[in-house]
Amino acid sequence: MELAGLSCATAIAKSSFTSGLPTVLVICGPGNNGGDGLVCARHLKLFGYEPAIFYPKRPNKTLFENLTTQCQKMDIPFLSEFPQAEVIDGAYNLAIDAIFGFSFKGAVREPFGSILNTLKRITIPIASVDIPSGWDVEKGNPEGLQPDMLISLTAPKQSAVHFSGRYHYLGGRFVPLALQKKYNLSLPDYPGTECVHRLL
Ligand SMILES: NC(=O)C1=CN([C@@H]2O[C@H](COP(=O)(O)OP(=O)(O)OC[C@H]3O[C@@H](n4cnc5c(N)ncnc54)[C@H](O)[C@@H]3O)[C@@H](O)[C@H]2O)[C@@H](O)CC1
Ligand SMILES: [K+]
Repeated sequence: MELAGLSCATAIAKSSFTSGLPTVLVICGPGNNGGDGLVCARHLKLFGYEPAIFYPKRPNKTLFENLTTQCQKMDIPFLSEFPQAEVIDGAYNLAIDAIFGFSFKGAVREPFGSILNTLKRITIPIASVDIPSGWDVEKGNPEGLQPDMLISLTAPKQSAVHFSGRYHYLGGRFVPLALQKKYNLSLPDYPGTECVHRLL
């Protein structure tokens, strides 16, 4: 998760969305996708950005509690309410969607339905971690969020063929060769010591 979140922060820093514009809003969901978002926020802060986090459903697990504490100790603010679309547009330069990843299924439950509806109305760019939240892992979701950036983790999921944004990065340079062979993964070479590979 640490490497996944670092990959997301690195890819975002390489995009043009944050050049000279340091404020980002990170929205974290209740599972590991949200954990990636917490790690990403921490690395963005270390890179010199000004992240703020909205984390409405926090699992009662040590890993997530520790990731939250790390962010708090780095003075990353946690918002108590999700702002209106206009407020997000005025206050931030990029929204990071770390709400749901590959375990999302069924009809979206609150508070995430309202959050996704607000995210559909904002005009600042959106970067989605692993899968645009609310998408079916294979089929996508034509009515759902259409982010400007996607950071696929480990390997792009089948739904990534429906991604129509500007940047697509692969992150998570941590897959052992044995695992690549077992699942017949054809992963591109990461350049040098980079933790991300730009696909689009
Ligand atoms: N190999 C791996 O397993 C890796 C996983 N990683 C991250 O982990 C993610 C998958 O994490 P998880 O399996 O924890 O799942 P997710 O983070 O995708 O979401 C699961 C959470 O969402 C909730 N949820 C599911 N459907 C919902 C709905 N319709 N309405 C409201 N809530 C809903 C579940 O109750 C659960 O709390 C990946 O997408 C990726 O971001 C990465 O950290 C890299 C490696
Ligand atoms: K996501």
